[in-house]
Amino acid sequence: MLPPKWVPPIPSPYVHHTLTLPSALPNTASTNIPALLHLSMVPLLPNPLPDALPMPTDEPYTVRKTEDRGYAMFANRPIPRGALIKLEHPIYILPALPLDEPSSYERLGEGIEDGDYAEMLTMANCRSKEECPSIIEGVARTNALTLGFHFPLGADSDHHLSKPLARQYGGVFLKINRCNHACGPNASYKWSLPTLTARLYALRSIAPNEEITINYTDLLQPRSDRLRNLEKYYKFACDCKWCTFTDPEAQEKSDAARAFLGTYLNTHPSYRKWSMDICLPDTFVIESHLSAIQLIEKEGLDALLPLFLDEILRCYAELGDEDQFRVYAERTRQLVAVADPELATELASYLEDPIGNFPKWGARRMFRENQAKQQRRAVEEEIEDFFMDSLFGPPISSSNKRPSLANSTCVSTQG
Ligand SMILES: C[S@@+](CC[C@H](N)C(=O)[O-])C[C@H]1O[C@@H](n2cnc3c(N)ncnc32)[C@H](O)[C@@H]1O
Repeated sequence: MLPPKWVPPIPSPYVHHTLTLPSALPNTASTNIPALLHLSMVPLLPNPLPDALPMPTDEPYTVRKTEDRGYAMFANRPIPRGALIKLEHPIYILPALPLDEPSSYERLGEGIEDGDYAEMLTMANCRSKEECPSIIEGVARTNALTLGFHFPLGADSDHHLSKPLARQYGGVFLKINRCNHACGPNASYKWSLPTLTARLYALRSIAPNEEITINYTDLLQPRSDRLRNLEKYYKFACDCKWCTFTDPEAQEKSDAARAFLGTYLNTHPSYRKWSMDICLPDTFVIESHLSAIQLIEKEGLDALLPLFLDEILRCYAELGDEDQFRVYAERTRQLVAVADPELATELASYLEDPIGNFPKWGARRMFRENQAKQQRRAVEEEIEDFFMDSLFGPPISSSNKRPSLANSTCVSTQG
């Protein structure tokens, strides 16, 4: 009998790394972040690695245990919209794709520093032992925030990277992951690869003792779909105010508003088009966005605001309306300070000197003023023609130019 065919084991495409971030302060330890990465990602990592964050002091939040939703994060003072709430390194990084070898998760766990490991054990883990035998995987599948890595174009030829989810990685964060979910969250986060940090920031003003929440699912889905996904992936029934309307009509309206905003995101009139199309009314984009903003605010979907506020401020700039421009530019600048610092800097320069720094400042207003001048001139010319016709009769031929009204006195006196 032939011996059974020997199949060589497929080697894991992932490699264990320890990202050691040096301390910026003398006599303090460096920070180690264990990571399981595909080889193609190594060139994407910052080189040299950034400094470790210093120990945080006087933070605007407190994490405490609740009766019905495990630990949660609460504001311990007023937090203004757009403000940074927490800046944090992940305690481990791992691929979204499940690993063939469960021992890889354990090895990842071994790299976590002792104090962090103990705190990690208190984090929510909504996966059963059957689903995720490793606690490291269970905690990650309950908590991990998606970390964006931009793979180079050539990476497409890599067989592994062509698999669905192969480009997605997650990071587990001891504090930011204490944020529970709401369907109209008051906070969001932004991952920064160069600093290997996530920044949690306020989407709107947060009052002292208010819970700080983020979003775990697509908020433009109707309530029933949101509830289904949250139950399936995070094992809880959302009881936020957008999921618990007592009036069924209010629930329908909320679902309809979210569906409308989903469509509006892809079809809304845009500042760019408006800026090129002088036939569109001057307030076309502004009025349309202002009605969408009312819905956004009602549904607590503040993460959508900067896109529309930014277009409104640009419209006001082209209309040369400095007061309104300042209102919208300042609001947008605050909102994007953490999420989009480049835009915040651009807006700060416009706010410093709108007329000098905004490239098309007042362009539409000037066009309208010229247009009005030309129209007035045309009307004047028409009146002039009418007046001249009544004095001299219509011109006989095109070459026979009628004297203009400007020298009509002269003509009449000669006559
Ligand atoms: C990322 S963790 C959030 C922090 C968690 N509460 C803890 O104790 O560490 C996600 C888990 O928190 C709980 N959770 C999050 N949002 C919730 C909500 N709105 N209502 C009830 N439980 C929630 C669920 O158990 C979920 O699986």
